[in-house]
Amino acid sequence: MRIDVITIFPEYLDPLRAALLGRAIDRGLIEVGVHDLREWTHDVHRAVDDAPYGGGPGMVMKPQVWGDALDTVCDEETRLVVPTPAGRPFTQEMARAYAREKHLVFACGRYEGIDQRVIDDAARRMPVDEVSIGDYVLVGGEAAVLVMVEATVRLLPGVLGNPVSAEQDSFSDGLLEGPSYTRPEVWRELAVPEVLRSGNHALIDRWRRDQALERTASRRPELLDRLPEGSLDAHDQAV
Ligand SMILES: NCc1ccc(-c2ccccc2)nc1
Repeated sequence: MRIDVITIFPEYLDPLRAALLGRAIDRGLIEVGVHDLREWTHDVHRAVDDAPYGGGPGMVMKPQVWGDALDTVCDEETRLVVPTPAGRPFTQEMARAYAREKHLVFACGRYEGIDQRVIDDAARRMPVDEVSIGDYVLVGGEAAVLVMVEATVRLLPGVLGNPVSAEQDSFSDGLLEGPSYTRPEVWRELAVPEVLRSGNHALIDRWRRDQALERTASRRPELLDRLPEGSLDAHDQAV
């Protein structure tokens, strides 16, 4: 998979080259390109924004600059992803879909966002997703790109040391993950739940699923409504 990011703050994407993601790049599991949008400006001031039609606060990113940047960076295999508070919610399911893509290009907006015609023009020749990572407004799309790239790349074969955990993590079965524990057995007078030291793996699996169901019901009840038909057996329903 190749990932390209276009931004006016390329240094903001430096964390992509650290730790797990950095190792995935070094091992050739992914290629990452970060591009300064100002490369595609033509005026002496290297302007990337202008006043909004219709008035209102803030500035809008110019279509010409973005159009030239996307013409250069995108190809026939590209899915274009534009982080925006007005986007569709980013989910684990989308991360799994993105992990199957050959080429992802992330367009990081700043100011009040990017002239809509950039997205409309791109959508004529490639799939374009306007995506939100949560109901809050950031200063730009870069932080959202770090989140989406991490959620996507960790799913690629060979990236995680222990691939099983990608299946078992939160949202893979539609539930939140329950609590985890490690040594010591008692810490600040708090003991590890007895069942986890029982060695009875049927009981442990049951306990873990009950914890996940209880946590999901109390923190994210709407996720229970989204579970595929038949996901909850009679015991689950009783939790
Ligand atoms: N859903 C999180 C998110 C994503 C992008 C932005 C954003 C803010 C300003 C300009 C361009 C994008 N804000 C929040």
